[in-house]
Amino acid sequence: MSKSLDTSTTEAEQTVTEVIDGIVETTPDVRRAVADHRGQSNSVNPSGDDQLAADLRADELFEQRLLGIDGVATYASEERAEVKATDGRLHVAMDPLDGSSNLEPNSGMGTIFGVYSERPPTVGTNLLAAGFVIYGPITSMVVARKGGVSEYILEDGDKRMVDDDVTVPDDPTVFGFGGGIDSWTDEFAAYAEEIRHELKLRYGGAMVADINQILTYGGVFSYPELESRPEGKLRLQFEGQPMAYILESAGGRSSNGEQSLLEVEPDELHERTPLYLGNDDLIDRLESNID
Ligand SMILES: O=P(O)(O)OC[C@H]1O[C@](O)(COP(=O)(O)O)[C@@H](O)[C@@H]1O
Ligand SMILES: [Mg+2]
Ligand SMILES: [Mg+2]
Repeated sequence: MSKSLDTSTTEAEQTVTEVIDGIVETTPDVRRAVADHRGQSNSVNPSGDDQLAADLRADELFEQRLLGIDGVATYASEERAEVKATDGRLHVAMDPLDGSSNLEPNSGMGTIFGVYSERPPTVGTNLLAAGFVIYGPITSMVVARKGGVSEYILEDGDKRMVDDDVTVPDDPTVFGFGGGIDSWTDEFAAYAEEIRHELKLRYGGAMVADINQILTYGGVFSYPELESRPEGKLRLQFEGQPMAYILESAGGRSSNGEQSLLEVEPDELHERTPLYLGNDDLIDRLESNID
């Protein structure tokens, strides 16, 4: 490797570290914002979903913190139409508050992020790191980077490693499928019927928490294509790709029904995708079932 390439790789790694630390430092403010902004904002995001005041505040907090990092060139999020740009080399894409419909019943919610070498919309193979935060009984964070996955406990804006080798367990036990049985295609319904006899249901309405169930117990999470909505619900750039990067780094698989979510070329920043994540064999079976 040439010296200049070596230097730029080191700089990129330094920026990734600063982004992760910046997110960690912002989480106490996001937790406060969630408590203080439980109402609707009377606006919709670029995907057409109603925005809570907390969605907007979390987005603003992360944008301010992360665009302040020298190496960060752009900030994109589920809650804003355009990519916001400044000087720098790397690109951050976020779902600032995932599972925000869980705010009213005070259930699990989180934050999802990806750090890319190219400006979004871009393919997931350009991810350098990805992770999520869960604002649960404790605040925890999972980060995938350099081929490995680690879990941290966050307290007062600091992180403490609790597991430096998170892997999807070989013997899966749980599943969670969104969308509702009556909206599923016949092919997906047939797959779900098999799975429900093999695994137990864990579906909480926040992807962060449902994916963490898969990392903890093994299994399969899906928000599938629906009869009325073949594109599914979840966003490729902000939810699908980062979670695919995490699951694949932890030894599992991701799919849009045909190929890894990391290989899907987005046409637009806010495009949606059917999404299937979990143990290899469960995703292999899904792909052959819905073929
Ligand atoms: O309410 P539904 O249809 O089960 O949808 C739940 C899914 O929608 C989401 O809440 C969408 O994310 P946002 O809250 O970021 O819009 C996912 O976290 C979750 O998996
Ligand atoms: Mg989300
Ligand atoms: Mg969101």
